[in-house]
Amino acid sequence: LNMAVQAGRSVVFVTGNAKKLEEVIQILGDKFPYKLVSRKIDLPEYQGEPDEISIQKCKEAVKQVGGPVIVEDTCLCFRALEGLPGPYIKWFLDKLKPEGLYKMLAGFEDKSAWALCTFAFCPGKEQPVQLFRGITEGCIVEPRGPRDFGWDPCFQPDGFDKTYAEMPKELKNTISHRYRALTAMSDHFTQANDNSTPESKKKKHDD
Ligand SMILES: O=P(O)(O)OP(=O)(O)OP(=O)(O)OC[C@H]1O[C@@H](n2cnc3c(O)ncnc32)[C@H](O)[C@@H]1O
Ligand SMILES: [Mg+2]
Repeated sequence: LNMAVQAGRSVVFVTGNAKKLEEVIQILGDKFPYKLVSRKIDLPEYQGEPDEISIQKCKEAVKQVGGPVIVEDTCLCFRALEGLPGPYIKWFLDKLKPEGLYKMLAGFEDKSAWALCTFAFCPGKEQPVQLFRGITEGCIVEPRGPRDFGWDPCFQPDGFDKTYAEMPKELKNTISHRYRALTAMSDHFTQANDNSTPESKKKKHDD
């Protein structure tokens, strides 16, 4: 797999979501060892468990792009609802807006939730898909803050008194589900291509 993405080569990040792309670029900066090229394609919204959805999405992207690709899928999971809406959050948000997401939990004491981000990488057709996940725990609150990105106004990460929407971007981008998943992916590719690998470099960077 390390050979699949050689230094100087580019990987296509396929997404139809401009806000997602913006964050990925802000978070990665020059940390990622490969040139990231974006391609706006609206991939199908698959059903199932998050891992399976990400794998299917990535395989479809490979088919359309014909080379190394990265895709990302984001879930917002309510604990009181056993993890739903999860991968279906896009449709729930679309119809209910952040207010409605908050109201969905009116009958439950437990307002806790987690945001799950899964990046999927595949070097080419018939090649295995590799997943990198990031989770941020929090709770669903009455919407506060700007409305420019999805469910940000109703998600308040644990340890903060601000919703994702109320936070400066730079703060969200150091604690978010997306940041964590990207760190895992970036660490993987950085280490995989470091030939001088002393053991110390291989230690896990869990936070
Ligand atoms: O083309 P893709 O990459 O699939 O983009 P998408 O907008 O369809 O995104 P998803 O399928 O992953 O669905 C996730 C939904 O959650 C929203 N979303 C994703 N990341 C978010 C974040 O960090 N904060 C708020 N909303 C987010 C996003 O706008 C979608 O409505
Ligand atoms: Mg999508």
